[in-house]
Amino acid sequence: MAAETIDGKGIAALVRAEVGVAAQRLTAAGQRPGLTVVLVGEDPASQVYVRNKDRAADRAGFRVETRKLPAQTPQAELLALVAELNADEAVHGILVQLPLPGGLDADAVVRAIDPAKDVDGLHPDNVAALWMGTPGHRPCTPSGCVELLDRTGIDIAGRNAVVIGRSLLVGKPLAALLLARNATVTIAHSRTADLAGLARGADILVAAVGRAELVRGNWIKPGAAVLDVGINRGADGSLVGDVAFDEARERAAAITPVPGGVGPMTIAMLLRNTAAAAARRAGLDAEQVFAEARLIAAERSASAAGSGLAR
Ligand SMILES: Nc1nc(=O)c2c([nH]1)NC[C@@H]1CN(c3ccc(C(=O)N[C@@H](CCC(=O)O)C(=O)O)cc3)C=[N+]21
Repeated sequence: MAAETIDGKGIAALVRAEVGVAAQRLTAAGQRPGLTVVLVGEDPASQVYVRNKDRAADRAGFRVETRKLPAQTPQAELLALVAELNADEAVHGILVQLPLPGGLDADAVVRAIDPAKDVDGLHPDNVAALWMGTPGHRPCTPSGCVELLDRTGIDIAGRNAVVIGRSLLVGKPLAALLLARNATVTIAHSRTADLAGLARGADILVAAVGRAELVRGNWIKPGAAVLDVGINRGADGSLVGDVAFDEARERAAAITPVPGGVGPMTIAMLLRNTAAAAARRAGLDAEQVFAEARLIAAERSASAAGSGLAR
């Protein structure tokens, strides 16, 4: 039996609709969520991605701006921009698109961001909060992965999770999130011995290495959930994940496609982190704001379906 394809695009749209409801409430409370994206240089892939973020934030009712700087921007100038955004009351979230062009110190830039505005969850204070289990911004792609599992009804507690990839942006924080949800977590990487054998023990298998179709069908434990974080561009311009999808879906119970899987969730969770920052500024409990927004969004979509609007 072929796996269920996890509809990341659809689930991301749901999350964005909920965040949109929260944004209305926050705007009424005087804290319209504001997101500033900083894009240094001309990387074409980054430009597409930044445009998608802009549009999603705009549709959710956020104030959003992209600050574009030339690739030759000096470090001091970038740090000065971050300081300006830290001080700007209208800005709740700051995202500096990575990687930065050569010559710029990304680590120093991320450290300069006010942790409360670090909606990427990459500031050392937020990394520490993640591993300590205290409040803070969680990185967007990993929290999007957990959200996909939750909204697909896939249990995490007590299950074996194997995360292939150990980046600061995805692999390590995702391992921490799955551990916090009581999975038994293994982080695998390029030096792991018998990667295929290890993967075959995974109830939840995550591929986040950026190598097209590294994970083959016979690496999949029958009935496993497979999350494909890879976005690799083929020679013909098409997108390919880190998982050989057609093979894997013959054994998995559920699997994310590329595109339309984890990618759209990254943007949805970025909006959610930004709205959470705005909620905190308004003196509100972000989790409560989202819980209420979720109910309202569900009512709205039910009544839209009832009146035929959804069709
Ligand atoms: N500070 C920082 N934070 C990031 O989160 C960050 C970053 N820098 N630099 C680049 C990577 C990449 N990334 C993606 C997010 C969404 C899609 C996405 O929406 N993908 C869609 C469409 C893909 C397409 O058509 O190109 C999909 O998979 O279906 C892709 C890639 C966030 N990143």
